[in-house]
Amino acid sequence: MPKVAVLPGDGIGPEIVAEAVRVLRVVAPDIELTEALVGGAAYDATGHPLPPETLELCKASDAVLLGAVGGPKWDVIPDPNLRPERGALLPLRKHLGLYANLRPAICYPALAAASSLKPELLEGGLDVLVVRELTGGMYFGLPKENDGNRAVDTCVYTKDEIVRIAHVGFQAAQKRGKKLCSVDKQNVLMTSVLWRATVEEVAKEYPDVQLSHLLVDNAAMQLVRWPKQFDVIVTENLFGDILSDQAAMLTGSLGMLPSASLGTGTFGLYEPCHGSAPDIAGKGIANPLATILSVAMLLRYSFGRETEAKRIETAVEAVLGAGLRTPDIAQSGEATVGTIAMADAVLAQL
Ligand SMILES: NC(=O)c1ccc[n+]([C@@H]2O[C@H](COP(=O)([O-])OP(=O)(O)OC[C@H]3O[C@@H](n4cnc5c(N)ncnc54)[C@H](O)[C@@H]3O)[C@@H](O)[C@H]2O)c1
Ligand SMILES: CC(C)[C@H](C(=O)O)[C@@H](O)C(=O)O
Ligand SMILES: [Mg+2]
Repeated sequence: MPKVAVLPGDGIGPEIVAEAVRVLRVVAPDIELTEALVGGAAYDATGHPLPPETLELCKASDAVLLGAVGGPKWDVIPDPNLRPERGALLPLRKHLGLYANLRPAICYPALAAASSLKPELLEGGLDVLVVRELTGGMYFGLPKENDGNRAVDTCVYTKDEIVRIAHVGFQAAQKRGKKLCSVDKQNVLMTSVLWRATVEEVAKEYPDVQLSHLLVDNAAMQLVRWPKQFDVIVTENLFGDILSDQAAMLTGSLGMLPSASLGTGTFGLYEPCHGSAPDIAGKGIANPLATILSVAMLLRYSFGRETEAKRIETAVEAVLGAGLRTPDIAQSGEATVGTIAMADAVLAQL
């Protein structure tokens, strides 16, 4: 029986995951779901944000569905390595070998008004895929220290790490618009010099893909100026984190952006790109669509179940077309629905 580990986490995590689970149960009732603690919730219950049982459950599953971790309550844990982000999320990604993070920024036509872009920049829709390297760079490089007077983070990339994520970027581009933009900071960073040279080398294997390079500051600007110039963007861990939140606002809301974190096999971790949203947690108004769309990615990438994945995406599009809006995607004066009602509407479509 296919198995998925469900890790709701903190803040709005449990609210949105509960709705995504309802969708998953309807679309793929044969998948066995097992819930476990992660993040601040796990720290409170066990003293560690990633209890060994949770990691074991993930390793024994075919995929993981995660909500979000962290929040002000746990930002003050004295040992930074026991905070939810550093103590749970990053080790999960690293231990599970999930180096390729796919973050599709799609602006559904019905949400054009919610996008931060002028309508003329959205004509014909928007579909940009950010491929973010997820287990290297500044997040993991050592030394990493802070003695109260001087703090150090280290950015490290090996050629192998760049080669494998470059292949993911090129192969994604081959299946889409055949354009890959690699984003770096090669005018300053040595890791970026290696990044650019390596991507150029890998490009020789993909003559059908048009490769371009942008420095990250320019890329951030271009993403807002004229996002349709992009098809697939491949970039390192920290730049990908920032650019994907920025790309989210082109789609209407951070609450719309799903993600898949993949390694070499079919195992994957699926989560919305957003965090635990402490400012709206407990209010029942979080947008569940990023997590529901992450379930579609889970079915597609870990189980090869394209039909079910498409069913979910079509249902989401229909619900948006019918005018349902959580507050984050509503225009002023527009009626809004809460988290559960939005998911109810998706289920009704299904
Ligand atoms: N993958 C993760 O678990 C993850 C990702 C990002 C941030 N975080 C953590 O989450 C905490 C809060 O971080 P933050 O506030 O900087 O970022 P955030 O992504 O949680 O929230 C940013 C803004 O977007 C809004 N938002 C986010 N998701 C939404 C949704 N589904 N529906 C409606 N609005 C939504 C929030 O209300 C907030 O105003 C921090 O502890 C951070 O480390 C975790
Ligand atoms: C919470 C944080 C560690 C995480 C990251 O930076 O990767 C988040 O911002 C994300 O985008 O998944
Ligand atoms: Mg982020």
